[in-house]
This record gives sequence, structure tokens and C-alpha cells, in this order.
Amino acid sequence: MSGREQNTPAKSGFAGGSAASSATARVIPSSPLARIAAATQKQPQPPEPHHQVQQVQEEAPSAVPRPGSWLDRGFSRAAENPADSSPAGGEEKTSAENAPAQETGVASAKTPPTVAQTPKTAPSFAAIAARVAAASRQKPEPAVNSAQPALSEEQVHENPGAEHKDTDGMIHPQQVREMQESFAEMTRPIVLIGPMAAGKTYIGTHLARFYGYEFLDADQLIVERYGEVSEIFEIFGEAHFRELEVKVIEEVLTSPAYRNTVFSLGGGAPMTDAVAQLLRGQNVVYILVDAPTVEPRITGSKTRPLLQPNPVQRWSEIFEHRRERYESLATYTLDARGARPIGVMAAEIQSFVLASRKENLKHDRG
Ligand SMILES: Nc1ncnc2c1ncn2[C@@H]1O[C@H](COP(=O)(O)OP(=O)(O)O)[C@@H](O)[C@H]1O
Ligand SMILES: O=C(O)C1=C[C@@H](OP(=O)(O)O)[C@@H](O)[C@H](O)C1
Ligand SMILES: [Mg+2]
Repeated sequence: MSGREQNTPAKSGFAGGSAASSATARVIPSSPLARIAAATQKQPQPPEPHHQVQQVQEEAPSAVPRPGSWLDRGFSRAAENPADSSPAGGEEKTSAENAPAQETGVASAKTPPTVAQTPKTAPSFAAIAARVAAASRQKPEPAVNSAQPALSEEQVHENPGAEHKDTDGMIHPQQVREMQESFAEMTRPIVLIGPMAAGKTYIGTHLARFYGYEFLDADQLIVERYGEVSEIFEIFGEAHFRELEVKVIEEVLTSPAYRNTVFSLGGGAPMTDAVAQLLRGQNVVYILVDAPTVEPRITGSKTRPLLQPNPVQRWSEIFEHRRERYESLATYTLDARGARPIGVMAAEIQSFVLASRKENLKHDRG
């Protein structure tokens, strides 16, 4: 199957449900899903060609930030609770489920603010310092620490600072300083792609926290605006979910306000041609994993509709189907197989980001 094919249910056979598509969606009065129906009335805009994306990025943000907006909440949650995910081995929760109920349950049915309405500037040094210092006081989740092998000499050499961990696996002040110093204004977001349960959300939240970036997750944005992913699949079908997905991804990737952002996509997003088009010219990090790595994360999982009824088998089939597309879009591949320490993986991505800045600037000017 060509990696260029659109991942619609008809073509991929990976539809999570046989429910109505957006064209036939039923409005269920007083249902929490009424907001999804509202969204069906508005067709997503076609994606901008890449040169137009660049043009938009050069425009100065025109609106004032809206504290407490859905995007703000997503970020603060990432900054404050990056370890919300459940440990590997148990049934994992989606990023949305990890969010406090009062936040995910009240997605505005009125007028969700656009990304352009919530411009972000780079966090101040003091803000970064406070955030990372607070993070360094938090207990890291056991899944990472218990799985952490000792760092190889090579890893420590490649990631100076990675050896500065105390016995709890927490970040040493020296490493915090190094991370703060390496914060760099970006010209575009860091987009994480890869198969389900690869750790896109997990790695993204940590990367953002460690290095002072903003964090956004496409699924989380969909949940805050439209409702639970599994319900959207069940009631409106995969095709409609993909439309919503393109919409939120386009908003983030075409907004100049989100240059300093780590942005995790859902595993199937790059299969939509409009998303693939938006990803060209971006910093795209492919989180590479294999079946043994994800198996304990997805066994018994009910949260990802496409993995039912046999998560491990379905995961392998879907991964095979999508692998080529991931590879073709990646500007960097992070090997996340096995139990690599999160600090080392984050440092590796940060090195790539720093190294690609010059190239990106050249691309933007040229
Ligand atoms: N490197 C890792 N080490 C330990 N647990 C991980 C790792 N990556 C992901 N997980 C756990 O696996 C589950 C799925 O991760 P998640 O980030 O939601 O994947 P994705 O966003 O790629 O679907 C979560 O419970 C998460 O905490
Ligand atoms: O691979 C996919 O098609 C999907 C992946 C999920 O996100 P994660 O990759 O974060 O699990 C979510 O978007 C939805 O269940 C569909
Ligand atoms: Mg995710």
C-alpha cells in the first residue's frame, strides 16, 4: 500500500466503527456530543500550500493572549503534569483521559478560540527556570525509573548532563541549568509523529517541560473542542475524526504563535494527505518503536478504537501500513525502542532541534 494513500476507512479498512460519516451525522440534543454535530456543519478549510504557511508564520501575532483558554490549559497541564500518563504495563490512558475531568468535560460548544487568538511568546528565562525547577522537585513516574537501564558511556558522552541524575532519577540542578541554557527560540514547532503508544504524548510533554517549550497534543485539542476520541469514532466514524484532526493540526502549524511548541500528533494523522502536506518543511520527529516495546502499553487497552478487538495484532498491521509514510515525513528519527531514559531521548531531540535551526532559517529566507 502506498504511503501516499489517504487513510480513510474505505481505503484503509481501519475504521473504528460503522457509524455515520460527517455527511449523515445525527445531532443528539442535550448530548455532550452535540458539539461534534456543530462541527459537522463547518467543513474544514483545505490546507494551505507550504509557501503560504511560511507567509503566515512571518506575520506578527495580532491578538492578545487569553489566559485560561483551551490551549493555555493544554500547555499548563503539560508543564505541570507531564507524568500524568499511567505506567507502561497497565492500561494506558489517552492524553485526554489524563486531563482533569473538569477541563476535558467542558469543551466550549460556543466558539472555540482559534490558535491565532492565543499567541505565545517565548517564555522568559525566569519562567523557564521556575518551571524546570518545579519539575525537578516532582517525583518522576515509576514506569520510567524502574525501566531505566544505566546509561552507557556513549549515551553520557552524547548527552552531557545526562549523568547528572540523583539516585531517584530526578534532574540534577546542573542538568537543569544546562537545559535552560540550551533553550532556543525556534522558527517552527517540533512535531512528533509515530504509531499508537509510541510515546508521542509522553515524550512530548517531557521534552517541553525539560527545555521550556510549550506543549500541545492534537488529540487533546480535539477532545477539548469536540469530545472524546472514542465517541467521535463511534458516532461519526473515522473519516469525521480525520477532518477534525486536520483542522486542529492546520491551526497550530500555520500559526506564528506556536513556533516554540512541541506538538504531538495522533498516530494516524500523517496518513491524511492534507496533514502530510502541512508537515513538509517542519521539524518532524518520528518516534520509532516496535511491537515488543508497545505491547505492555496496549494489551487490554480500550482507549484507542482502531486497536480493537485485538490490540497487539491490530497495532502491528496498522504500523506496517503506515511505516512508509512516517519514514518519508521524518526529518529526525528517535529510536524509542526498549526502555531508553526519557532524559536521554529528550536531549537527543533537543540536539536535533538546535542543529536544524540554521537549516530552517536558511530555508525560510531562501
Ligand atoms: N518511554 C516510555 N517509558 C515508559 N512509559 C512510556 C514511554 N512512552 C510511553 N509510555 C507510556 O505508554 C503509554 C502510551 O504513551 P503515549 O505517550 O500516550 O503514546 P502515543 O501518544 O504515541 O500514543 C502511556 O501510558 C505512557 O505513559
Ligand atoms: O493511530 C491512530 O489512528 C490514532 C491514534 C490515536 O492517537 P495516539 O497515536 O496518540 O494514540 C488517536 O488519534 C486515535 O485513537 C487514532
Ligand atoms: Mg498521544
